Amino acid sequence: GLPDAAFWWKERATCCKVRARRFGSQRQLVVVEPSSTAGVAVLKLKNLPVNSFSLEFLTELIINLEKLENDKTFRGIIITSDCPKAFSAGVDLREICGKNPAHYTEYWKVLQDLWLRLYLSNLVLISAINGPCAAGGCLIPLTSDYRILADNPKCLIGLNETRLGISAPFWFKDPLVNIIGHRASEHALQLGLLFPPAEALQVGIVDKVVPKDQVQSTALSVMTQWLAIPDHARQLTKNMIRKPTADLLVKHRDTDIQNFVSFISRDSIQKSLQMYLAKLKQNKD
Ligand SMILES: CC/C=C\C/C=C\C/C=C\CCC/C=C/C(=O)SCCNC(=O)CCNC(=O)[C@H](O)C(C)(C)COP(=O)(O)OP(=O)(O)OC[C@H]1O[C@@H](n2cnc3c(N)ncnc32)[C@H](O)[C@@H]1OP(=O)(O)O
Repeated sequence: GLPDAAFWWKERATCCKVRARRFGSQRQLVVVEPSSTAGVAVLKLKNLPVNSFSLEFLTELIINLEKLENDKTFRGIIITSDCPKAFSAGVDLREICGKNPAHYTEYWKVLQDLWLRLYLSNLVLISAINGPCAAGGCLIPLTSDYRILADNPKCLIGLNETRLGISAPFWFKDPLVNIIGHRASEHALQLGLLFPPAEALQVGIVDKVVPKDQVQSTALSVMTQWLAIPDHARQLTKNMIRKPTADLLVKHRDTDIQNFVSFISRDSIQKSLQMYLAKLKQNKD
């Protein structure tokens, strides 16, 4: 029969630890701190300058999430950024530009791992989005249980892949559809919309917009409401609601990797990504 997500996760967690040993980095790209509320950890993304998803960062993130998931003292995680410029700029374009198919395969598998780890987490996940959040960066908020965005015009959020000449994979699209609905997703995805805070709230891609200096405290008070519900009841309900969406990725993982690798290896796609990266480097503040 079809292996379930838990089976996949066990196998992939081992790969992650092996990869982490390979990086052997001195830099700490993810910082986990206990919060003032018992049972709640604050996980800070710290891959300067913009928390783009390098393979190393993804690996460290997954290992930290796995540790928290297995530590019975924790019931919830607030995920936020420790980089002043961004919550996350999404996929690190240097990982999907100018590399070989083996690299693209490994990279995509790890991104899928992160999605499954977050989407099927038994913990309450709250995203405290204190900076811009683009494309793959939305993977964290979209798999969280609740999203709080800083009220700042720079804090744009959305799946802008089409603007890079690429398409968001179905497992980015599915949670978006589950959150904001079919028509709004069709619009947002095709146009690659990045929503400023008021519009983000209106379309429902975030649940709350608050001044930047209140993002963390609001996340803690929302967390308290969620933790008032007995874990077992909440977890069963979360799993019931999310399993059909998660099973689609578990079932189609290999095909999705093949599609990604052949798509990203095309010369035309490589050209548009390189142009986008060059444009980013020109448009500096
Ligand atoms: C038919 C289909 C079949 C199959 C489909 C299967 C799969 C689909 C195929 C592909 C799917 C790929 C999915 C990809 C998802 C992504 O996430 S792509 C990345 C999208 N991200 C963005 O568009 C955000 C880009 N960044 C910004 O807009 C800004 O940097 C910022 C708003 C986050 C911050 O702005 P500033 O404060 O002005 O800072 P800078 O712009 O100067 O950035 C600092 C530094 O960082 C570099 N950088 C920024 N983002 C990235 C990135 N994503 N990757 C790599 N590097 C990045 C930027 O160039 C600067 O570098 P330096 O110039 O300082 O060296």
